[in-house]
Amino acid sequence: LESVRKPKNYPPGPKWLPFFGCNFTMKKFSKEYGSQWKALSELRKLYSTDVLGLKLGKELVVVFFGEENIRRMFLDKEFEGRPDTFFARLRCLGTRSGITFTDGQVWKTQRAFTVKNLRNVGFVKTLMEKEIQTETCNFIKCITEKDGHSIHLRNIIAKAVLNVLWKYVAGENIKEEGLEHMLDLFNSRSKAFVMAGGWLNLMPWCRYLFPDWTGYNIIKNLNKELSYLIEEIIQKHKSNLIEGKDFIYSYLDEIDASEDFTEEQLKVICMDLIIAGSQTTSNALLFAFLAALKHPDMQDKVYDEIDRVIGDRLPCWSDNYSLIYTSAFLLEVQRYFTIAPLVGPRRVLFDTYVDGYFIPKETTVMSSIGDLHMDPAIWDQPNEFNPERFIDDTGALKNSEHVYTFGLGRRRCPGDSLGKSFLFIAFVGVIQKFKVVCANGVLPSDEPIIGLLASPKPFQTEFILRKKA
Ligand code: HEM
Repeated sequence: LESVRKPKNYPPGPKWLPFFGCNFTMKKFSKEYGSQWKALSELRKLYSTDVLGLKLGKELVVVFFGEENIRRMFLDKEFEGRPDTFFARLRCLGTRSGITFTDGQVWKTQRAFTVKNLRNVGFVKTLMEKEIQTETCNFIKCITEKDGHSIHLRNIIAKAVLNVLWKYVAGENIKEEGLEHMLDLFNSRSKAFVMAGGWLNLMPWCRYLFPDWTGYNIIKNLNKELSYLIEEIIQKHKSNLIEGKDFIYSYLDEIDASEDFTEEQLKVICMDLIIAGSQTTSNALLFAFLAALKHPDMQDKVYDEIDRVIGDRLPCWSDNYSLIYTSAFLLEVQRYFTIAPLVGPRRVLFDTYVDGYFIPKETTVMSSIGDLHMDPAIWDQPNEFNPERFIDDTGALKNSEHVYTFGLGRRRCPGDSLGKSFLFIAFVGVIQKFKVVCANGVLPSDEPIIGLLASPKPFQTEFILRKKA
């Protein structure tokens, strides 16, 4: 009986069943509405609340909606933790280490060191811009070689992003062999999982009976392949076989200097950066090309601006200050196709209240950025794709503070500068040279596939050279 009794003044939500909590309701709604995020949105409407209270298995889970509540999750100290679940440990090679799934002193120390040292090796400086420009040129070469034939962009973009990330972390380009397979694993992982960890968190033992259905095999395989690549590159660093400075060298130096730094931590941080940075960034760029395809008039406007302001030279990040329409277009891409519609999970560090509802210590909290980006209280006609909403009467950018692509506060995305510059430089670089049109005249759908992240349904594109040499 105790397991179905809600704490006093707990946020409204579906009834709880013994042992399962609301898992069956979530399953039913997710099936009906196509994703966990959409299911939560519907439940929010059903219970007319901006704070939705659930129990998934044994775990208390609360979902925040609305800008005020979501800002509280980002900014208030009590929401700074991360849950310690079976799912999280599985992702971190059986440990509680790294940045994404830790909290407290470990998280603070590892995050601060990582951010500082990535910066020291050129991350967020002009060097990073150079890497992105190089990958953009490779991408353009790849398109040119196709000579007008249609292209599946997904793997080309994903490879370019992984190359930049791997360069910072490991000092070299990622190995070609096995890359396609790794990208497939990333995709299956995103489709198979939901933020709260699904059945694996509820009944970890069911991985023995249903290793495929629970998604256990996907995570295990991805971990195996990624950690093999990472172990191999760490060994190469230890034998001084990699030239130049990079993150792994800085970390290995620190292992000698302080006991808070271990090789196991290093491995998980590398995984954190690759897993959190690759699909997010490549999906954002894919959505940008999808939007350009679907709105040829806007694409022409972007091209005219690029042609007028920077002409034929290679774009750089600071061009975003002068390419106002292009920046507004890319902001609208981030609003309309929210890459991470559900942000979190966070662990509540002490009892607290939100909107007058009681949220006990150890509750898991998530925030629905996807709904916030479609909130009619903030956005006029949110279901329309319209870059102009980000431009004021004087021609300057406005409203970008209501776009929460990278979160906010102390757990804000540490890769935001790479994500933003990659999206901007690669998109501008390609549109500067090619008109993006849909292959076979079939316009792809802009309804995303939603798993852990949102990604576009597979689509093919043709690139037509704008100016002949
Ligand atoms: C368009 C691309 C990206 C998007 C949309 C994105 C989104 C986010 C968001 C919303 C968070 C905050 C999670 C929270 O508040 O609980 C986050 C955290 C994180 N991101 Fe990104 N990200 C992107 C690119 C990257 C890149 C390129 C990297 C790596 C270089 C990266 C590494 C991380 C890490 C390690 C965290 C965890 C931070 C922590 O828990 O302290 N992300 N990301």
